[in-house]
Amino acid sequence: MAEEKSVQFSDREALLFHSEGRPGKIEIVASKPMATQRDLALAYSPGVAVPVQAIADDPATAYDYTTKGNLVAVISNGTAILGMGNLGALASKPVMEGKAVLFKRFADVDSIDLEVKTEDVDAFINCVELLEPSFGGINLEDIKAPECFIIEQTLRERMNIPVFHDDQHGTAIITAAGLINACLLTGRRLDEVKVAVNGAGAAAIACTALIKAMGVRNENVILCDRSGVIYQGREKVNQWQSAHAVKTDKRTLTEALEGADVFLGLSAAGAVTPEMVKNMAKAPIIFAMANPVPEILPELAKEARPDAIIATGRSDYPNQVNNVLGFPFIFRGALDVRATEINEEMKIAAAQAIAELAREQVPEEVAAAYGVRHSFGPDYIIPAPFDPRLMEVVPAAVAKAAMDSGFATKPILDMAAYRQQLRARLNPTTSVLTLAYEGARAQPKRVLFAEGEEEVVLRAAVAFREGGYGTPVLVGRDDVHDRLRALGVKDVESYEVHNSRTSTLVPRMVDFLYNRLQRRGYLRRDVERMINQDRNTFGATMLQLGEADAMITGITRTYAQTMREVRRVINIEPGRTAFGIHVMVGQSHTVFMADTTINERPTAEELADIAEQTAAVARRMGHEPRVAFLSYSTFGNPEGRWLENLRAAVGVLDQRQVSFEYEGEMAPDVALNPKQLANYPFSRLSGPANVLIMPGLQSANISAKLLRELGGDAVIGPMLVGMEKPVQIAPMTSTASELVTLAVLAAGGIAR
Ligand SMILES: NC(=O)C1=CN([C@@H]2O[C@H](COP(=O)(O)OP(=O)(O)OC[C@H]3O[C@@H](n4cnc5c(N)ncnc54)[C@H](OP(=O)(O)O)[C@@H]3O)[C@@H](O)[C@H]2O)C=CC1
Ligand SMILES: CC(=O)C(=O)O
Ligand SMILES: [Mg+2]
Repeated sequence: MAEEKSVQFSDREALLFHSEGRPGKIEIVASKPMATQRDLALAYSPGVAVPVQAIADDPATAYDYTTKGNLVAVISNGTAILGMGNLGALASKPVMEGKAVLFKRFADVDSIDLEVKTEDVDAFINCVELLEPSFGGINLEDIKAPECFIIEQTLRERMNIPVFHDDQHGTAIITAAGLINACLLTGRRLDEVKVAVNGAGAAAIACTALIKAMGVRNENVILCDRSGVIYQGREKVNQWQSAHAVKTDKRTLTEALEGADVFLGLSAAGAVTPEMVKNMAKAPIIFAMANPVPEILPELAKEARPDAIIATGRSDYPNQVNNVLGFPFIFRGALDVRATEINEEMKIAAAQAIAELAREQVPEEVAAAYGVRHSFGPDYIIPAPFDPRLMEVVPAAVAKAAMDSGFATKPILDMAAYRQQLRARLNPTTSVLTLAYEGARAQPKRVLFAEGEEEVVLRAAVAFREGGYGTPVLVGRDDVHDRLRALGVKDVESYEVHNSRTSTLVPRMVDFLYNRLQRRGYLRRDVERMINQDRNTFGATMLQLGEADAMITGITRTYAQTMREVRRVINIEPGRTAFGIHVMVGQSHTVFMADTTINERPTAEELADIAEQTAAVARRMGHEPRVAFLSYSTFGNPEGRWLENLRAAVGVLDQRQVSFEYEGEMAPDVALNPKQLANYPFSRLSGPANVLIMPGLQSANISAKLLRELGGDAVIGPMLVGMEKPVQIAPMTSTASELVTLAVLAAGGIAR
C-alpha cells in the first residue's frame, strides 16, 4: 500500500494504529454502574433472574431488558476480504472490527465482529442462524460469491431479524445513489445508459440487479469476470451470473467498454487500463470501487478521459462510493422500527435519500468554517460518510419504507420527533473534527513542530504530512533525518528540518527578537543565545517571521515553562485573553472547560472574555454554546467570599449583549444535570451547559487533569486560545494522534 501515489500513511503507521494501547479497535464498556454489592446483585444473580423470567414469558421484552435491539453482528468467513481475496476468517478480523466501529461512530449502533472459520455453506448458515437470540440484526461481510447468495437467502428465510449482506446490498445502494446523480449531471436517463460491469461476484451481481430494478435495461448491461464477458451460452457461469448474461459478440472487458456510458468496477486492483477507458462514450461515468486499490487510479482515468466523472471506494479521492455510507444508517432505521428484514423498498428509499442529500448544499456554517465547499457536481456526486445529515435522512427514509411496506413491527408514530432523536444521537464534534481534517487537506498549511528530535513528534509530523494535512516544518539538530529513517520513512531528505546552528534565518531572527526585547533587559547576545539554544524561542520566532502558519510544542517541557518561552516572542492578541480549553468528547455530548491552564484568579472581565472566546470555539466545533460559570455555590447558596467575580462576569456579559446563553454562578451538578437545573426555573440556560467557565486555575486545572486521567470521554487539548499567532502547547504525555489533531485545529483556525 505504501507504494500507491495517494497513500495517507505508511504500513508501519497502519500497524501501530492497530497495536498501540489496547490491541484492535473495539472494547466493551458497561452501560450500568458496577460499583457496589447492590449493583452486582441487580446486574447478576439474583436480580438478573427477573428479566430472565420476563423474557421467557414474553420474548419481545428482550428488546427492553437487553442490548438486542441495538446490537448488530458483523459476520465473515474471510473468503473475499475487500479486494484481497480469500485470506481466511482470522485475517478478516481487522476489517470486521472496522465495520463494527463504523456502526458505532456513524449511527450509534453497537456492533461486534464474529469471524467464522468455515467455507462450508451449511456449517456457516447453522452457526449464524443459532445466534439469532443475541442480535437485532446480522451484517454479513466479505463472503465470496456464489456462496454468499445461498447463505444470505437461506438466513433471510430462516431468521426473523434483518440479515443483510453488505457487499451486495450496501454497495448496490451507494452505487445506485451515485449513478442517479452522475446520470443527472451528464444528462442521461437510467433507461438508456449502457453499462459495463467488471466483476461478477457478490457486489457486482447485487449492483447490477438494483440498477436494473431502478430502470437500467437488461440488454444494456454487460458483466465480465476474469474470463471476460458473461454472454449467453458461455460455460462456467453460475445461476446468479447467467440471469445477467446477454446476447452479444463482445468477449473482453476492452470490447465491453467500447461506447459504454458507465463502468462499474467491483473486481480487483488495476483491472482496467487507461487505453480501455479511452473508448468509452462521451462524459463517461467511471466507478472503480475495488478496495483498497481501485481498478484504475483516478489520476490515470482522468488523464485518459478528462471529461469523466470518477468515483472510487476510497476516502482519499473525491466521490467515495463505499458501503460505509449505507450500512450504519440502514441498520439504524431498520432497528428503530424493529424491521424483520431489509427489503427492496427500504434499499431504494436509502439510495434515493443519499442521492438527494448530495444535491443539497452542505450546511453553510459547516462549509464556511472549514473551507470545504461541497456542491453538487462531477467531484461531489455523493455525500461524504462524515456528513452529519446522513444520520437523520437515511434512517428516517429506511424506517418509513419499512413501515409503508409492512415490515416494521414497531412503527414510529412521530416522524419529526424521531428525526430529532436521530440528530441528538451523534456528537457533532466528531463530524466537525472530521471536517476539520478534510479542511486541512483542502488548504494544507505549514505547521512547525518545535521538538523535532522526539519520536512521538516525528511520528505526528509524518502522519500530518502523509495525511495530506500540510507540510511539517521540523526544528531539531543534525540527526533528525536519521531518526526519521529509523521510523521507516523513505524520502527523509524531503522533510524540512531547521537547525539553529546552521539555519540561514538566524540573523533575521536575532534582529526581530532583539528589537522586541531590547527594552526588556535583554542584550543582543542574550537573544542570540536564546535563538541558538531554545527550540521554543527559535520556533516561535520562525512563526513570527512567517516561516510557518502554526506551531506545536510542549512535549519536552512543562506547560508553564513552554508558555514563558513562547510569550517572550508572541503576544496575546490585543483585546483578548490567553487561556486554555480542555474539550471532553463523548459519544453524544461535548463539554468545553476553560480556563484550565493560565489565569490563576481571573477577574470578572477576564472571566467574561474566557466565556466569549470559549463560546466561539464551541460554535466553530458545531455546538450552540450554553455557558455556566461554575462554583461550589449555586445562585448564592451557600454564601462565600469568592463569588463576586463570577457574578460580576455574568453582569459583564449582560453589558456586552452576547449572542449565547450564559448563567451563574452554579455548581457543576446544576450546570450538567437537567433534574438539578429544573430546581432553578428562572435560570437562563435552556438545557445542560456545554461550556464550563471555571472560577480559578486551582479547580480548573485539577478538574481537567482528573478528567483526562480518570474520565471515560476522549479529551482534546488543552487548546491555547487568544494568542496573536496560532501556537499550541500539547501535554507532555500526548500521543502522535493527539499532536496531529492539535496541528489540524491550529492550522485550520478552529483553536485560536
Ligand atoms: N466500494 C465498495 O463499497 C465495495 C467494493 N467492493 C469491492 O468489489 C470487489 C469484489 O468484492 P466481492 O464482490 O465481495 O467479491 P467476490 O469474491 O464475491 O467477487 C469477486 C469478483 O471479482 C472478479 N474478479 C476478480 N479479479 C478480477 C479481474 N482482474 N478482472 C475481472 N474480474 C475479476 C471475480 O471473478 P472470477 O470469478 O473470474 O475470479 C469475481 O467475479 C472487491 O475489490 C471489493 O473490495 C466490494 C464491496 C463494497
Ligand atoms: C467496502 C467493502 O465492504 C469491501 O471492499 O469489501
Ligand atoms: Mg466488504
